[in-house]
Amino acid sequence: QPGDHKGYLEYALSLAERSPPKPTNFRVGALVVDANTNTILATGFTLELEGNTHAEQCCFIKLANEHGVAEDELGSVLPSNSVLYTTMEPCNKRLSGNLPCTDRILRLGGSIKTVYVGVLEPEKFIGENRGRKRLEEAGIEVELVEGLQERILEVATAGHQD
Ligand SMILES: Nc1nc(=O)c(N)c(NC[C@H](O)[C@H](O)[C@H](O)COP(=O)(O)O)[nH]1
Ligand SMILES: [Zn+2]
Repeated sequence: QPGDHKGYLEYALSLAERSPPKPTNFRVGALVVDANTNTILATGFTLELEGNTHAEQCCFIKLANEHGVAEDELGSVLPSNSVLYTTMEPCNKRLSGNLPCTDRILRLGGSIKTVYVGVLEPEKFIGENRGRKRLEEAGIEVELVEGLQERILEVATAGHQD
C-alpha cells in the first residue's frame, strides 16, 4: 500500500541478501520509487552491476541506461517526486575512492525528495558518515525507518570476520 516504508525496506533487504559477501564493504539493497504513482522504478544491490558498485549506484545506473542518459544527467528524467529506499544510509566516503552515493544523489538536482534508510552506517570503514547532514542541507529528507536494524546489519556484515 502507498508509503509502506517498512515493506519497501523488507524488499530492499531481500535484494541485499543477493550480494556476494566481502570483508571490505556492506551488503545493501536499494529501490527508487515514484512516490506519486507508488511504483518501483529501479532496484539494486551491492556489486549487482560490474565494478565495485553500491546498491544505490546500481539503481541509478539502471535508470540512466533505461532513459539513455549519463548517470549524472539522471535528475532531468527522474519523476520529480522520487524516493530512495536503502537498507543502509548512502555512503559519504568510500575506501575505494569511488564517488559516494550521497554525491550521486545530490547531483540529481532535487528529483529525489526523501531517502528512507533502515540503518545508519556502522563506523567500521569510514568513521562517522556525514552524508545525512549534506542531504538535509540540500533539502532532502532522510528518515530512519525502525524495526529492521538487526536483520539489516546481519546481512550487511555477512562477509566480515567476527
Ligand atoms: N549505503 C551503502 N551501500 C552499499 O552498497 C555499500 N557497499 C555501502 N558500504 C559503505 C562502506 O563505507 C564502503 O563499502 C567502504 O568504504 C568500502 O568502499 P567501497 O565499497 O569499496 O567503494 N554503503
Ligand atoms: Zn554508496
